Amino acid sequence: MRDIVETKSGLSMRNIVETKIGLLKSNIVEAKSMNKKVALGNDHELHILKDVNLDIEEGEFISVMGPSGSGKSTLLYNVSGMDRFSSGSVTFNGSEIGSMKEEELAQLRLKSMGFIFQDINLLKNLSLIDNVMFPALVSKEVDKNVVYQKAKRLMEMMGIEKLADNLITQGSGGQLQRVAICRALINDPDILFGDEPTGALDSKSSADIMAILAEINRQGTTIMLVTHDAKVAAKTERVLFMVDGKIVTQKKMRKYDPQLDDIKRREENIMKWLVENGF
Ligand SMILES: Nc1ncnc2c1ncn2[C@@H]1O[C@H](COP(=O)(O)OP(=O)(O)OP(=O)(O)O)[C@@H](O)[C@H]1O
Repeated sequence: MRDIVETKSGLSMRNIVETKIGLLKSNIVEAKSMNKKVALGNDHELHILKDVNLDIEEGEFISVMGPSGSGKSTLLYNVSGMDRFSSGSVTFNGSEIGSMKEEELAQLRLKSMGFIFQDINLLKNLSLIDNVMFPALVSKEVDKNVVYQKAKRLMEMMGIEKLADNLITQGSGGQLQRVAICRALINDPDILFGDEPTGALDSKSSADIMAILAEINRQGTTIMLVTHDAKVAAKTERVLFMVDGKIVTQKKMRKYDPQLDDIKRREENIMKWLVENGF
């Protein structure tokens, strides 16, 4: 059902009422007819995303799967304002990001979004805790000591507090990805975007990182991940399947609960579904 009354923030009265009474949550991201084309020279262009529609509900944990080159990363970069889509609309918490100037978009990404990547991208001249603090210190109004205490708390939560003063050369891949998660959470984002965040990790570290992400999601942060790994997707609650620039189908599951759910079974179900969809 479409919303009827729009408020200044872009949230409808219907959405607000439903959020308050806990029946329905509002959408944090709404992409409508989004296209991404890139010029290849010689008057050729590549049409990467084709009329994509996607709503991401507040608190959801979504994964994106599909063959290599199907547009998964491009989708993530375009709904998160890391890249500019060519046509269509993407709103973030009700605000259209397509019409935002670079500076406004940069502030939105900094304050409301967290990012984690396969290439962990920590700054090599800073200690690990300084890396975690960095996105908060970009804003000059913050109290450095408050940020330091918060970074320490986050590192404690991830079990890496002892590494706070280390450099990146003194941490394993799994430990450094935990640092990157702390960095992504330092500004209390509404949503965490991950492009293959476990792609370079061994299976034990990957499972640990996914347990951390599932817990962060249970505590309320919306998460969207691109992954090739059904084990990773098994910990999410909605899997989008992309082919040739389109979301062709999706699988909804209940939110993963380590006490109740058999992760092996969820993974097998996803594998079966992928095979049914020709993957
Ligand atoms: N800026 C660009 N210029 C030219 N081609 C691009 C650009 N960005 C993406 N592509 C192409 O668009 C297609 C989709 O890329 P994308 O990285 O989104 O796919 P993917 O599904 O994430 O792939 P993978 O699983 O291999 O990471 C690929 O063919 C890629 O080479």
